[in-house]
Amino acid sequence: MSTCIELKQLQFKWPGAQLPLLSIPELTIARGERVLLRGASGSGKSTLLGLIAGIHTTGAGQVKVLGQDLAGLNQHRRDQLRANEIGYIFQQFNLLPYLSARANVTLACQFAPARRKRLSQQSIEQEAKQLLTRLGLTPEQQQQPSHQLSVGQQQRVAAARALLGSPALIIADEPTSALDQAHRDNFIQLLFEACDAQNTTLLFVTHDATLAPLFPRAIELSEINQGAVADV
Ligand SMILES: Nc1ncnc2c1ncn2[C@@H]1O[C@H](COP(=O)(O)OP(=O)(O)OP(=O)(O)O)[C@@H](O)[C@H]1O
Repeated sequence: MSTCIELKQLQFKWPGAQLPLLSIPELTIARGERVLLRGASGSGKSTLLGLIAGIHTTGAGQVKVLGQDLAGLNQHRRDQLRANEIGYIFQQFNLLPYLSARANVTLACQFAPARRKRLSQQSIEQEAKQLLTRLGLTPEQQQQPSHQLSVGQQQRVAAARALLGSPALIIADEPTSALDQAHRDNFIQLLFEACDAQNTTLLFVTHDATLAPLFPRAIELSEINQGAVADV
């Protein structure tokens, strides 16, 4: 089975900090896996995601994504890899409020030529429509400015934006923190189905331990990280 993420002897320290926040001897995630990464607030989950997404760079050690060692790529190449191969679902969704739901989704492929190319013969607009429909948004909701949608609907728009153009990896940073349990479980099921349809790897980060049973693999950050203990 090929590898999606491979960390080896990773060390990361924020400027000015005394100790490394992250010190991870090893972590491997295969392509197509659905992994929950759990950790307390402040334990370094978002920082780790930023390292995997090539937003931050490591002090030492290796971060390989889809076989590419990020340390060997300049910032432009890392940005390209992220745009083409990683769909990111943010905690606050980061939608543009006055754009329609569908326009928010299609924007994802604007700066990602490989994602655009992977779309079938249909237009980007058609693909966005299908994805949003699969995620449960009506055609009317798809045309509404995103700020007029409920939190649960906005979250589905953010998921569709991450999924459009079949990136190899979806990184989801606490995307369910604003939802009740029924909506949360339903959203995770929809996300699984969408990832399965595209053979996309899912790395889902949360502080909520009750989500672990929903995932085939759950990792506790404190068990793989020998860095500084969270200040909570
Ligand atoms: N840009 C930054 N500069 C300096 N320190 C930072 C920066 N971003 C985060 N940190 C510090 O790194 C530590 C971990 O933060 P991080 O956001 O990675 O944790 P987290 O596990 O994602 O937390 P939460 O669950 O609350 O979102 C915190 O102590 C935080 O203050």
